[in-house]
Amino acid sequence: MTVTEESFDVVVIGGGPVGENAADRASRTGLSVALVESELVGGECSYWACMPSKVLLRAGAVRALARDTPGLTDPGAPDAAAVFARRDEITSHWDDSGQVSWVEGAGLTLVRGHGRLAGERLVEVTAPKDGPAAGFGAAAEGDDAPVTRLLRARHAVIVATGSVPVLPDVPGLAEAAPWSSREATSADAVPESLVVVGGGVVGVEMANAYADLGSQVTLLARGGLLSSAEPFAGEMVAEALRAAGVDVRLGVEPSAVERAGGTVTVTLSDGGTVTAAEILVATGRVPRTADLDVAAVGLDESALGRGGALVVDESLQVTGVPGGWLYACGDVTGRAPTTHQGKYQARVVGDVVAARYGTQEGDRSPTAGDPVPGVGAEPARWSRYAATADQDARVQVVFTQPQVAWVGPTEREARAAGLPVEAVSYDLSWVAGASVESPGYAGRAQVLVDTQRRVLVGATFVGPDAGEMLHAATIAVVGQVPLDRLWHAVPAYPTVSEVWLRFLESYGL
Ligand SMILES: Cc1cc2nc3c(=O)[nH]c(=O)nc-3n(C[C@H](O)[C@H](O)[C@H](O)COP(=O)(O)OP(=O)(O)OC[C@H]3O[C@@H](n4cnc5c(N)ncnc54)[C@H](O)[C@@H]3O)c2cc1C
Ligand SMILES: NC(=O)c1ccc[n+]([C@@H]2O[C@H](COP(=O)([O-])OP(=O)(O)OC[C@H]3O[C@@H](n4cnc5c(N)ncnc54)[C@H](O)[C@@H]3O)[C@@H](O)[C@H]2O)c1
Repeated sequence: MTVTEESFDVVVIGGGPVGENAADRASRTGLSVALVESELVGGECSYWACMPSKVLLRAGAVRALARDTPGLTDPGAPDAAAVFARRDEITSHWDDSGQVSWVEGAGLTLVRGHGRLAGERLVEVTAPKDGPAAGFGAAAEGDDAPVTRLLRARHAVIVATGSVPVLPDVPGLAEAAPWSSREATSADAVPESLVVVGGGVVGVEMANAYADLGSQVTLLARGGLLSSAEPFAGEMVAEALRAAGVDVRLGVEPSAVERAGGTVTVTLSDGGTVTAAEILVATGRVPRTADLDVAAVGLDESALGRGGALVVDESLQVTGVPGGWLYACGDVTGRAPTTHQGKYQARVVGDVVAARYGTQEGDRSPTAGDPVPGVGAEPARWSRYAATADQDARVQVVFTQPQVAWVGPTEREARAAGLPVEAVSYDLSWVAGASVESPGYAGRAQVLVDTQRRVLVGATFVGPDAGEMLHAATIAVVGQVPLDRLWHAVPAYPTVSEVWLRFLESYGL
């Protein structure tokens, strides 16, 4: 085994969307940054998650739009081969050279291989002797001698290793070799029938996509659908999936699974059975820390958060590590596991590191003068060095038909946090713009008003393209815009955004 040692100002472990952004921001004030990636630069999101899943949903969404528009005829079921071909383009055929060019263009040093924490400010990277991580599996099996590169960070190490899917402990499930989201997003054929386990975001999106593509889908949820959203959102998605032919079964979970020949049989907790050609397990993800050797920096299991998350403060500094040199962002923190929130964290942590240790001017924004918090000190809320929106204004869009989009807490979460909220709900089909879009338009929206401060703290939109309506609400929540000022934000006629006026009128303005 060959061992080499190099020094950088900053080492980032994990080259997904979050690690790339953290590395880029950290380098802005002249710091040298190494970015360690064991698989594909761009991470889960680019190749097996956000991007391919959205492409698999797109043709069905456009078909639904055509069917709902008088004057157009149903274009028919999507051509699955063409949809998969577009998916292959958007994933660059699982080739990361485009993203590698971006990394190099940004002045970062890409280090291929698996990174582990090896001590204070020290990262050990194991990689095949030649070539990229794609050959790493072969090397681990002994085809090639691994090379160990020791990367010494002069200032900081940022962990952005993402998350891995969870396989529930159900008899026969592992032996049945189920699909995870990776297989679901990279498949080349549509199974005749598919049973989806899990009523969360992956479950509903993939049930929708495969039903659109012609599979007979059964969706099993142990509670309702989309339990992290407002209850009416999950109910509307369940209704729409059923209308699209999906067999949605709520309040059940698998108790045994068996694959025999070309058929998977799932025995359910209510005693029933479901058979299908394929099974997709979408029962959540946990932070990827199991193969990071956190014990080497003094973090035992009790120091980790839910599912093994790296626990961070609001500046994304890992708590419990003396010296304040270890940071984390993205799914590995378990705070808000979406790409956009992870990239927001990346901007915060990158700016913290750049400001603490950099030497050059790299920031001309109006908030550049915010005081940099001392190591271990909590930053001021809403300063550029605090990921405040993770707590107060987290956003998510689920790309089903209808889409579900929300910012901030649900009503239940807000009340549990002691906020004095009143929910104002409105049927989107009553807005003039909705009737222009389609006579059968179905949608609902709700805002949460903090009745003491008279500002919005949350909002949920369910309907066609609801995701595109979300950002106005996010700005109102983050900006804590008083209702009396919001009254002057005039929505154009006839857009669906007129619901903003209806919210305020319904509240009594
Ligand atoms: C099916 C699906 C659809 C999704 N759709 C959306 C969506 O539409 N919108 C959205 O916002 N979010 C979506 N998400 C969530 C989103 O994919 C994640 O939140 C996002 O990828 C997190 O980014 P990350 O950089 O933290 O982790 P990842 O994208 O997982 O990247 C981590 C990277 O680190 C590398 N790595 C891990 N350990 C090591 C190590 N020890 N050494 C070196 N490299 C390592 C991995 O190879 C990987 O490249 C979806 C998720 C799934 C599963
Ligand atoms: N559009 C998006 O933003 C998007 C799309 C897909 C995924 N994601 C992210 O990816 C992550 C993973 O998504 P996910 O859907 O796998 O997780 P999730 O946490 O959203 O949902 C998991 C579901 O599985 C159920 N479940 C858990 N254990 C179970 C068991 N043993 N038996 C039966 N059901 C069980 C849960 O009740 C829940 O409904 C999420 O954090 C999500 O935010 C985001």
